[in-house]
Amino acid sequence: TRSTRPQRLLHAVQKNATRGDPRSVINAIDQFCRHKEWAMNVGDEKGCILDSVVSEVNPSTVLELGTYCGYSTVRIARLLPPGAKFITLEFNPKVAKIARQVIAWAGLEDKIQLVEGASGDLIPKMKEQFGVETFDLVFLDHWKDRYLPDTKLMEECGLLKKGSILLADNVICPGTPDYLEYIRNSPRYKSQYFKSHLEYTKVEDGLEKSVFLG
Ligand SMILES: Cc1ncnc2c1ncn2[C@@H]1O[C@H](/C=C/CNC(=O)c2cc(-c3ccc(F)cc3)cc(O)c2O)[C@@H](O)[C@H]1O
Ligand SMILES: [Mg+2]
Repeated sequence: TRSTRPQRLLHAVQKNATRGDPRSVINAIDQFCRHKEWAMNVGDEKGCILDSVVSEVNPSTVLELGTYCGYSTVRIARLLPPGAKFITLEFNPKVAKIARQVIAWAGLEDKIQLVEGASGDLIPKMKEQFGVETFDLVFLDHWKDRYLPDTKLMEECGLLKKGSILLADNVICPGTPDYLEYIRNSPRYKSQYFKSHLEYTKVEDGLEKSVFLG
């Protein structure tokens, strides 16, 4: 039977990237998606904005919603200080298996905790099961209709503290209108839009960075 897109992406990493070199893993995925087969990674252009936010926040605790093949997971983990706690959630076991191999190829498996399951089920368990108090940075990149409910869930579970940063991918394409409306009008957040393009295309997209004000 025909391979899946995540499997083909993994093979491109194993063929073209150097083990233990996160930058080469990132480049191999970007090359593959730009020249061979598009895939829904945050990509190189928005990835640079992600990098700058991670470097600026220098987070001790990070949550990623929607691991997919682990591209943004590798981008984030390579910039984290030693001892940082990075949890990424993925509910598709087949995709999680690919992501684990991409992360291992980058040599970052010790910095990342990939947890299989739905964010709505796992977020309420963060404190008791994963020993997390609050998250300094949350990267939202999963199903677009889950951004808003999961943000409200994180608030309810006390996982955000004054200064916590939410960074959301795809707020224009595919778009997350209910999330944008909420986060831009809520007195509890200060938001900033970073205009960019949909990964590997000229279509407009962007990242929304929001600071939780407590
Ligand atoms: C509640 C829950 N819990 C746990 N894992 C969850 C989860 N919800 C989803 N996941 C996981 O995360 C990934 C899904 C990512 C969804 N991302 C997109 O749909 C996406 C789409 C485009 C796109 C743009 C223009 C087009 F024409 C076509 C596609 C671009 C993007 O950047 C995207 O992120 C996927 O691995 C899924 O299993
Ligand atoms: Mg995305």
